[in-house]
Amino acid sequence: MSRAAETPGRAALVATAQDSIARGSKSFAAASRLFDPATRERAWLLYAWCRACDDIADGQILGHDMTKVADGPARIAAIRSATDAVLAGAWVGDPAFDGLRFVVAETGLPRGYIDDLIAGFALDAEDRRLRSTDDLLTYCYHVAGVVGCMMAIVMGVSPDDRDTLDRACDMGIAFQLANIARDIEEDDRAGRCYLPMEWLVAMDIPPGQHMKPPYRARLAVLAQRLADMATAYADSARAGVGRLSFRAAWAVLAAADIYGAIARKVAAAGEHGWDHRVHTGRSEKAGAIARAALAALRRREARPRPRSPELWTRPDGGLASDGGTSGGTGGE
Ligand SMILES: CC(C)=CCC/C(C)=C/CC/C(C)=C/COP(=O)(O)OP(=O)(O)O
Repeated sequence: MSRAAETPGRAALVATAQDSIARGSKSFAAASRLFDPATRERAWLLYAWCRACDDIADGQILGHDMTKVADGPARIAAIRSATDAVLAGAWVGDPAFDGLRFVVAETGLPRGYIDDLIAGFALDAEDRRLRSTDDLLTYCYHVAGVVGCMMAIVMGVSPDDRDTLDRACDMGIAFQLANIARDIEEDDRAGRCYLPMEWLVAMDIPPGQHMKPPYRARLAVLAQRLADMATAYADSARAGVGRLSFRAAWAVLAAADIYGAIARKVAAAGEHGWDHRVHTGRSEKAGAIARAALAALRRREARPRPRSPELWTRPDGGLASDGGTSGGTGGE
């Protein structure tokens, strides 16, 4: 990656980002089409940066064919270095990283969220096992809750609006819990397990054995636990969409319905939840988009309710760090 790369055209970066989301996540690609054009483009650019970081960290191509990488720390260092460069006002010649510079300049996205996400990739690279539910939620924050916060800022939520950002974080956590439930088998093949050790011990599943046939029924119980947690976090997040514009609420609610269906399907399939990779089909997505339109129209009707104190709460994230943006799309 060259530090002296030429100034890229924004439209070309957006086109590459659109391709990244279309190939990386059919669920988020479908939901993102519901945003107004400016928000949609920024969401795609943000997705492309997240996707590129995840691909670099995991040695994958657009989220597929994850392998166990031997040089994890070097990969994280490469992510940090390219990200630092664009935030310091350089172009690095990689559309995913250069695109982040536009997002930061146009939205004022606080640096702390970016660092928190990179710390999430570093957690993965360390390959440390999660012990408790708290460890699981901390991990979910770092790889997804923080993406929810960044998406909220892209949608125009103020970085100072802590309650709305907490709700956005809840949505990211709900998505990640669904993602973990769906990918238990795929992760196991790559030598990874995001089920907390305490959960496995409670179910009497020996370490590393959870995909073995004798434990499948117990694993299904844990998948249901993940799905129930995902529902609780998604419900909390839905209560925050009243503060979004109609189109932003529509996209968020559609994504919640589409991704929520994944967790429910894995849990409902019981021991067969991993026979095929669970997904939400085209007609189901269309149904989710229609339901989300109605729910978005009615988003301000429900009486606001406080966030449950029983839910895990994020650290200060973007507010704890420098709170500012060090990059810009202006001159070099
Ligand atoms: C537009 C945008 C930035 C959306 C992000 C939404 C969000 C808060 C995601 C949280 C992290 C998550 C579960 C990513 C899975 O993405 P993936 O690419 O692996 O998706 P897949 O599960 O559909 O393959």
